[in-house]
Amino acid sequence: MVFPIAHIHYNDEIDGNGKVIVPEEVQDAIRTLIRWSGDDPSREGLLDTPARVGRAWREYCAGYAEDPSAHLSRTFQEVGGYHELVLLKDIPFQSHCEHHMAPIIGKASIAYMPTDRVVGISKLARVLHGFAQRLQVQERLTAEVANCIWEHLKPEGVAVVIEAQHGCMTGRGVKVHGVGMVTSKLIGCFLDDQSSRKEVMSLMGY
Ligand SMILES: Nc1nc2c(ncn2[C@@H]2O[C@H](COP(=O)(O)OP(=O)(O)OP(=O)(O)O)[C@@H](O)[C@H]2O)c(=O)[nH]1
Ligand SMILES: [Zn+2]
Repeated sequence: MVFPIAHIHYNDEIDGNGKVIVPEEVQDAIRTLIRWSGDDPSREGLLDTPARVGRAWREYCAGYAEDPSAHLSRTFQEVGGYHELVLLKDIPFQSHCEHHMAPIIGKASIAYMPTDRVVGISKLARVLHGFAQRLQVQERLTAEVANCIWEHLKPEGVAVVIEAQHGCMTGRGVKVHGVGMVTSKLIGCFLDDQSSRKEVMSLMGY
């Protein structure tokens, strides 16, 4: 099921201003985190922060409220005799790592080799965002996007390459900047056929 406003979960209550009501226990947890970080959650500037953070996490994790495969249910048969690969290149996305809940910021290239049906091109980005807006590791995100397209579009092949930077490696821990992690998942003709693989990788810029 896909909800009209992506960051509003099915069961969320909405206040008079159209904002998601953040449950007290969630706000309490954020107050505890503020205290643990060394600040005072009762000071003026932080009073509304627990509710804001709660709503922000509803948005960051909006993917849990949707089934990304639903974006692939509407397909088109008539494509003017075009039977070559379709590539959506360098789609920006944001996710959060499941280890530190730190931002993962990157771009994804998604390609498929249609059989007789194609999908509206924006839907590939919607599938990506549906899986990205969850707590993730980059490897699983890459595989989930590719497998979803493979299972629901039934193309001859799917290729997904993701390049991203991990906030848990820049803002903390090892603190290395400008390092990109690259992951790829190739299925069908892009895995089996060397010339298809070469073509898609070169169109993606790899
Ligand atoms: N493979 C993979 N690792 C990730 C991803 N996001 C974060 N990590 C890594 O997950 C690991 C968690 O390692 P731990 O040793 O449990 O955590 P930590 O002590 O905070 O590790 P450091 O980041 O090295 O300080 C770290 O090496 C992160 O860099 C991801 O998408 N894929
Ligand atoms: Zn992390």
